Amino acid sequence: MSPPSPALAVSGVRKHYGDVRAVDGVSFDVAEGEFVGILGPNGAGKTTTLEIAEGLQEPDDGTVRVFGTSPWPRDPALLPRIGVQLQASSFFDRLTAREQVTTFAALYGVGQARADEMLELVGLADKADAPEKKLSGGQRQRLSIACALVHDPDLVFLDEPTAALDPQARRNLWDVLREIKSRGKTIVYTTHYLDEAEVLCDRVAIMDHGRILAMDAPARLVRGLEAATHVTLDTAVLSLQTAKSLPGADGAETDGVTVTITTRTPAPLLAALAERDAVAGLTVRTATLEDVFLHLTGREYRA
Ligand SMILES: Nc1ncnc2c1ncn2[C@@H]1O[C@H](COP(=O)(O)OP(=O)(O)OP(=O)(O)O)[C@@H](O)[C@H]1O
Repeated sequence: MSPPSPALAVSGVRKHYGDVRAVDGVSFDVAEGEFVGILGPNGAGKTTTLEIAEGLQEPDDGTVRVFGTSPWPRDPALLPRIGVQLQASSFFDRLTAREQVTTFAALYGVGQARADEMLELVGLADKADAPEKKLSGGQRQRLSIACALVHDPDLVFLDEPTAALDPQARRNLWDVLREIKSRGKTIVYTTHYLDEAEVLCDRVAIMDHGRILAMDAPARLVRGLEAATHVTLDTAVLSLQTAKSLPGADGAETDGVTVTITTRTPAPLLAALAERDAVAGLTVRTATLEDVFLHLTGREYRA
């Protein structure tokens, strides 16, 4: 049996702006139901890639297929199947939150009940009658997601939906994104936040200078580094001397308050610590996507 065709297939896409190679030969597939993040620093080419996939821009080279169809030139048959939230959302003037979503719903021939359901989904039911201008940044982001979802698209594109939000608003949006995924939608989103993508995405594409440097499940990318794990304990629980002698310990150092043990084989080390009843207050730090970025580019990650 042949594998199901992907929701999105991007192949050899390039886009130049004058001398700037914004997208420089990008290829990836997104399966139906997958949540994929495109990550990278400012100017990496994330938005341009997304806009080409959405059919908002024509690539200089390469092909895109959304559910098997080219999104460029605009295909009216495809539009109901995709939802797009742009980085800079624009709303209709002077409308309340509910009126904004209702207007988008009407454009797609969708009823009021669905518009209200979307406000509920993004946690804005209690702000339904507030003018859009009076919403906070996070609430406005959620409103634009409600508008992008109102016609029940199968594939949702979100460009930095969590940018410029405070930590609590970001967490609230994570719940919204998880809910969208649990409804079986395919999500492709861009973000600067590697930690966020690590917890939300099935797979991430790490972009830099217009190219995808790696694409895989976050855990697999991190595991591929074979980076050391750092186990930290209070010096009152364990001395530096003892720490160095434990099975699995590759090395240890202390700052006077804590002892940090470096290990590439955490299992025997953790077992030895448990045997000594030395696990109280223990913290374990493994590699993250930031370490993957450093490994791929030779640079520290700066969003
Ligand atoms: N319309 C445009 N005209 C000229 N250059 C552009 C245009 N849009 C983007 N660029 C340039 O193309 C490169 C990629 O930009 P793009 O917006 O795709 O990156 P990004 O990863 O989305 O960045 P950010 O995270 O800051 O949004 C950058 O160097 C940018 O300055």
